[in-house]
Formats: sequence, structure tokens, C-alpha cells
Amino acid sequence: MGKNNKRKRTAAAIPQPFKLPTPPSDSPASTSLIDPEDLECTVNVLETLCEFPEELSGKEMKDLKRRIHELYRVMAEGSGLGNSLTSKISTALSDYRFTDALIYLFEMYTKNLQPKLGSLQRWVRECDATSMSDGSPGDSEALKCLDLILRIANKSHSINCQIDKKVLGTEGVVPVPKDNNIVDGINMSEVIKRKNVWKARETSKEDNEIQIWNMIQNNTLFETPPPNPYPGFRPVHHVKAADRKPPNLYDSTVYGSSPGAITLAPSEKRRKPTKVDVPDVPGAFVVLDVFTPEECLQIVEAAEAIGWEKDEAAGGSAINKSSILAKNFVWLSDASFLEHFYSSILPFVPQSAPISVDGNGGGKVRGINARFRVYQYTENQLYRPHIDGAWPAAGLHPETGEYLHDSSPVDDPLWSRYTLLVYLNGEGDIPQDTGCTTFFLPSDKMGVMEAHSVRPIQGAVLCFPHGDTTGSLLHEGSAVGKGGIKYVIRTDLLYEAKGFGQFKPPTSVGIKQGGKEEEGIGG
Ligand SMILES: O=C(O)CCC(=O)C(=O)O
Ligand SMILES: [Fe+2]
Repeated sequence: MGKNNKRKRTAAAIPQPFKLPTPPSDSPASTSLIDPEDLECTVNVLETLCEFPEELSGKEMKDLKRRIHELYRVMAEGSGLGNSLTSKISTALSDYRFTDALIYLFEMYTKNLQPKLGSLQRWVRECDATSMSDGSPGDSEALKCLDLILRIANKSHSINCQIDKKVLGTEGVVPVPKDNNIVDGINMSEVIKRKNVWKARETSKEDNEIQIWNMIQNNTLFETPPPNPYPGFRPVHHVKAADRKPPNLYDSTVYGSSPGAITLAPSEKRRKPTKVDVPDVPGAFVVLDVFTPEECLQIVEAAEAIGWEKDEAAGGSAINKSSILAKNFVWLSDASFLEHFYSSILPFVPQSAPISVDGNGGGKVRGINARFRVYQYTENQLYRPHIDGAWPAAGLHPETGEYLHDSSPVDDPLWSRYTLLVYLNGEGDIPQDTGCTTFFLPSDKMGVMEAHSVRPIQGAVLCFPHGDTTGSLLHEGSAVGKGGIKYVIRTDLLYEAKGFGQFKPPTSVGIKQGGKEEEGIGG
């Protein structure tokens, strides 16, 4: 049946006294919002830009580029194509139908459609293609989905998955035991090329690493039972499990610290921080010796004494299942600790935020998000592959002391652009080649990803772009091996966000962005 017939049938079904009003031809409803002259002018400008793309590089083009990016997204969605494919992919992934998901993802890839960052974040979580504690990769079909998601992201977003033209090394091709065969001409044993685990520095005596796990097991973490309440820390915010967004099975408490809660070593007793780039992972680097082993120990002591909170999303769907199996302690850090942290890394971090594909970015670096999530991973615990979301600056209201998810003044908004991971323990506590932070990048072969693992070093900070920032990286907190434990702090590096709206993420940032009053999801 043709479109016209359908319309006629609908009109006939309307009871008689009702007649659809037909606007007179000169009524405002029939005129377009766009002036024909403006339209012609816009078309001319766009044609010129297509012919001379170098004209796009000027600063004055920022606004135009942002609008074009948004328009392109709206057009893809308006066609129904983007939307329906997006939901087909989401449903297939959440039902673990990875082969179906691959077909839809491939369609999205070939049609150059642009999913929102929120969809990308959700998809990588759904893939659940995490590696095992023995270092072997997860479901190979899920890994192929992940590879394709990265390639789609590379086209449409700023997610970092530049396809490397270098020749892949021979090391680290990890076989997938259950799929060690050829399916559809694809050698399933090579879906992921795991590069050798990388360490920013070889361990030496000089590191004076403190093996915290040994102390816990030998009951020597505290000489006497720790005082309660724990000195220097106080609860500043509490959310009941059901009120958490998304709802959780456990309550969450934020503990604020007072200056001096963690005793910082004097400068003559500490090594000078140094920066080492993570090889083959563009944008990721490690700053060594930001914290001394004693400082790391004090942080773990505080968390162990006050208590870890479990984190498990309420609700059974795949999307809701917990993406963090580690326990956590949420710490709102004090100004003096933050000052030490920030001044130690400042010389090494990007001084201004990169400009995203939609024209956002460019703000100056301004500080570190005071809201620290301290994680404790025990044997086999992990944080599935994900792309971290961006966050505003958490803090306390200067007068009322109330906890604010977003504490910057309205006229000086800050927004995070980089993830900071502080490793509180290392080699001595975490079995070899496990418990790493692992980055996934597509190789030069479709369907094959490279995994680059960074080994935790006590007191070092790993920094890499996140959210909608150019070069955002897909990564996981890889499982901790047998008998091990890993302690790490996750926080964010903040940049000026003026011009992006009041604490709103850039427009192209999708739904489950960390910056909303939501926790957990989106990292
Ligand atoms: O534990 C790790 O190495 C990674 C943690 C992480 O990715 C995060 O907290 O966002
Ligand atoms: Fe992360």
C-alpha cells in the first residue's frame, strides 16, 4: 500500500465534525524558519569549505565546526537509520548475540554512522570481552565486536584508535583456547595481540616498595587496632543504596579528609617525579614518584580502617550488572594533599585540553578532581573494558560544608579531560603480568586488536585522555592474579570548560556521562 492510501485511510477514520485545519498559504506555519537568502549563503559557504578544507583550520571556525558536527549527528538519527541500528546493536550486545551485533556494527561502520559517546561507552561494557586472570583473552566474538566498535569510534569520535602502520611484533599473540580454529576464514586464535606487559621502570632496591598485602596478611598493618573514628577523616556525604544513580545494592559514603590526614614526606626525602610515555599508546603516560611508598601505605591504611564499600548495580540486565567488581572507598581529598599531587604532575600534563572533533576543548589545566575513588581488587577482580566518562569538580560548599558533585562557580566551570590512576601498590603484591591497566587499540588488521598492559608501580600515576577528549582510550583494569591484591586511586584532571555551557558535557557527549549526577557507569 502506498503512502497516500495510508494517509487517506487515516483521514477517513477521523469522526466527521472534525476537519483537519488547512493553514492558508500565507500563514506563518507554512513558511520555513530559514530565510531563503540565508540558506543560499550557507550552502555557498559549505561548498567553499568542501573545496578548500584548509579554511576550516581557523579559530573563528570553531563554532561552525561544532554546529556541523551536531547537524551531521541529527541527520543520521533523523533518518531513523542511526537510531534503529544503535538500538539493534545495543539489544544484540545485551543479549550476548555477538554475531548479530557484529553484522549491525559492520553496517554502521560501512555507512559511516556516528553513535553517541554514551552508546559507545555502553557497548564496550556490554562486550564484556575482558581478559582472564591468566592473561588469556575473553570471548573472541565479543573481542571482534570491540574491535569494530573502536574502528567506528575512530571515524566518528575522538576515541583513540589510530590504526598503527607499524609492523606488529611477534610477541604476545595469545591463543584463545576454546576457539582455536578457523571460522569463516578468520583464525580465531588471533583476535587479540597481547603485547608484552610494560613497566615504566624496572624494580630496584631504591624503590623501597612497601608490600602492603604482606602486612595485611601478617596482621602488621596496624600495631594496635585503628581508632574509630579514624583521625583526619569524616563522612561528608551519604547516599542510600536505592537512591544511588543507577540504583545499587550498597549504600555509598564519601569521606572528606583534613589537611595533614596523610603525612607527606618532605621534599628532601622524596625522589623527583619523572615522566615516561607508554609505548604505542598515544596520549598515555606515567609520572613516577608522585607519592612515596609510606604515603601510599597511609592511604590504604585509612581505607582499610574506615572500611571498603561493595559496589554492585541493582537490577539484572547486562547493562546494569556491576562494571566494577572491586570494592571502593570514596575519598574527598583535602586541599594540601591535592596541592602536592597537582604540583607534582603539572609540569608533565597537557597544559590545555585538546580540541575535540566537535570544536570543544582548548581550556587551561586547572587542578585535580578532589573526589577520589580508591579501589581494592582482590584475586580475579577486574574492571571490564570501558571508556572513562568526564566529571565536574566535586567539593564542599565553602559556607555550608555541603558535599557538591559540581563545586566550581557557575562563571568558571571546570570539566575533566584526563583520567589519573594512582597505583598504591605494585610488583610485590600483584602477581606477575596481572592487575595491569590494559589499553585496547585496533591493529592494522580488521578484527584484530592489540592489548597494551601497563604494570602498576607504587606511587606512580598513569594519565590518559578520557570522555569526549581527543584520543580517549578504551581500557580495562585487568584481573588480579592468584593470591594478589591491587590498590589504585581513580581521579581526574580538570580543565577550564567555559564556553561549553554550565557544567554540561560537550553536546556530542552521550547519555550516561559520568558528569551527570550519576556514579559508576561511564567510569
Ligand atoms: O584499575 C585499573 O587499572 C583501571 C581502573 C579504571 O579504569 C578506572 O577506574 O576508570
Ligand atoms: Fe577507567
